Amino acid sequence: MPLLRPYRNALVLALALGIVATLASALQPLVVSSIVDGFRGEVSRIWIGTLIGLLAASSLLTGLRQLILQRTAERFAHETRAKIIDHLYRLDMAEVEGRPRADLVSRVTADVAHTRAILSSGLVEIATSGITIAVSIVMMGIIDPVLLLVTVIVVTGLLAAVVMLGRRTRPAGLSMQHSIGQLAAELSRGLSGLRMIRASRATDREVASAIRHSQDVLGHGRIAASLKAAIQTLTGVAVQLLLIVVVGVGALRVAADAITIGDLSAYMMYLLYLAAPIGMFGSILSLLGEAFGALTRIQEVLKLKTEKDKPETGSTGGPESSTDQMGTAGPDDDSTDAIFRFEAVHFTYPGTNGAGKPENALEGVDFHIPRGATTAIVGPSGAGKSTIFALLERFYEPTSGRILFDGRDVRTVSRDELRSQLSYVEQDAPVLSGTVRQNLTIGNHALSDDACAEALVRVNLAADRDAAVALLDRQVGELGEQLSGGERQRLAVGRAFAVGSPVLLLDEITSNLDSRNEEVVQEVLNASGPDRTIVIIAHRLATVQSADTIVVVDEGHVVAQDTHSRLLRSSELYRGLAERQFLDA
Ligand SMILES: Nc1ncnc2c1ncn2[C@@H]1O[C@H](COP(=O)(O)OP(=O)(O)OP(=O)(O)O)[C@@H](O)[C@H]1O
Repeated sequence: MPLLRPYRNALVLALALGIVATLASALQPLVVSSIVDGFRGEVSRIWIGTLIGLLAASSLLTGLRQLILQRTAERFAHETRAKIIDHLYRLDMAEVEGRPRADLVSRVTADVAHTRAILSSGLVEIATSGITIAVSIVMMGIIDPVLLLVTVIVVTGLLAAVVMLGRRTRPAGLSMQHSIGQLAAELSRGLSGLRMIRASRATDREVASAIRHSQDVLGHGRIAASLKAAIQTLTGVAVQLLLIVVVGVGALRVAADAITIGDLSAYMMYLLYLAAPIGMFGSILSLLGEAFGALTRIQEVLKLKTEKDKPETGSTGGPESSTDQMGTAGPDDDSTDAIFRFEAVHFTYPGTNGAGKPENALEGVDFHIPRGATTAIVGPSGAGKSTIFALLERFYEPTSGRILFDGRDVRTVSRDELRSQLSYVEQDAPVLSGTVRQNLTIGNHALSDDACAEALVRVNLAADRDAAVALLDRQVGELGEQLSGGERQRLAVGRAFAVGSPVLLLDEITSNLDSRNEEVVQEVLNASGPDRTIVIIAHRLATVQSADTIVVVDEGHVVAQDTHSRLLRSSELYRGLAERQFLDA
């Protein structure tokens, strides 16, 4: 009901039109009865005119009601889609990760399409049908209570059977929507890894697996189809049976002079009015079953947590309470001028407890990122380096401890403000499908072609301005697959340059380290100055050596923070990394 509230005006209007149309229809049998009983070789023109008028009015109003309902259903579908889309893009990272994206997509597309039935052929239709049934029953009762009693007994028995079957359509509809969502997820998984699947000679297996999902849809579809067929057959038989019984009993009543032929004609017309909604009842119920099944899936998504962007005021460790036990933070007493400071930060990815992995991705992490300098983060694979970036961007919140930005607890800064200060260049697929220009201007649509071209030249994607402008309309393919790994990352660095945020977070690419990519990293490092802070997850010795400070991470701990030469002396782990792990060491 809350879902339908915004459409109540249209629904009430449709209902009102339905009622008037029903009344216009309900009068027609009375006119027909008068014509039949009063027939003396000639038919009165007034009665004929009245009949035509009633017929035209009821048809016109019914058409208008349908138009309003169908258009309202489309509006409902669009607004529901808009609501889910808005919700999906703002979902908490923990809710998105680990959930098949294609299933989420199918909730916006297929499920919403099914819910239209709630408005177009559902509730108002049921209400008007109810009114038609009620009016018909009253009129039939006035004409002949005995015939009505016979009718009611037959109809009640059959309706009870239809409702019992109808109850099972909602779970059947829900299972079918779920299996369609799973099929979509399976296809998206396969199609996004097509190269790997072919290279692994797994095409046949993957095709078979996707077809198995399609068979699941078939299985659930068959159950829904059987229910639909059973309901429709039952209602069809019901209507025929009803007609036979009423004609039989009616003929006896006419023979016994209890009613006239005109009465029987009118009664039969009311019976047909009654039969039409009863006949439709079955298909409306199965449509509604699917629609409410789809609605359940939509509501599941709408209940998922989103990223709230309200800064928390007065949270523990906020600016007011920042004279903490460690004595490190606070806007006024920060002697190192750290733009970011991690204080005793613990972090566990949601849902990873007891999953066989180390529980904490970060454990009691303390370090700082100096303003206007370059900080390199180094450590073995899985140490927690990317997790540090995820926390800097506030994709996740620390499980305990705090992160200070400019001396303020990040929880007291809105995500929007925080992210406006950061440019994040990820290692993998940092490019979206579309043109080069769309990728460069994603953070700032007002960016001029000149600014875009300059950024492209700076990251070595074009030799000069003209070549760069020509490149702006090039399509990069789904997730930038028409670019090489190195080109993808250079484009992402170009985006960061074009936007010009004060802090650049760069996860250095480990592959495609040709000289052009290395020059770009060097260019990034040179960009560090009093106004630009660079944090780089570094995999090459040259990058590390150019950094002002190096943070060494191991198994979720920050084990040291110092300069290259001092770390070589003081940190065994760092010495080992320098000797064995840096790509160009
Ligand atoms: N989204 C996630 N959900 C659950 N666990 C995760 C997630 N991302 C990373 N982890 C786990 O957290 C730990 C730290 O991962 P992280 O990506 O920060 O490592 P890393 O140092 O960046 O590694 P690499 O150099 O290989 O990229 C790992 O054990 C990893 O399996």
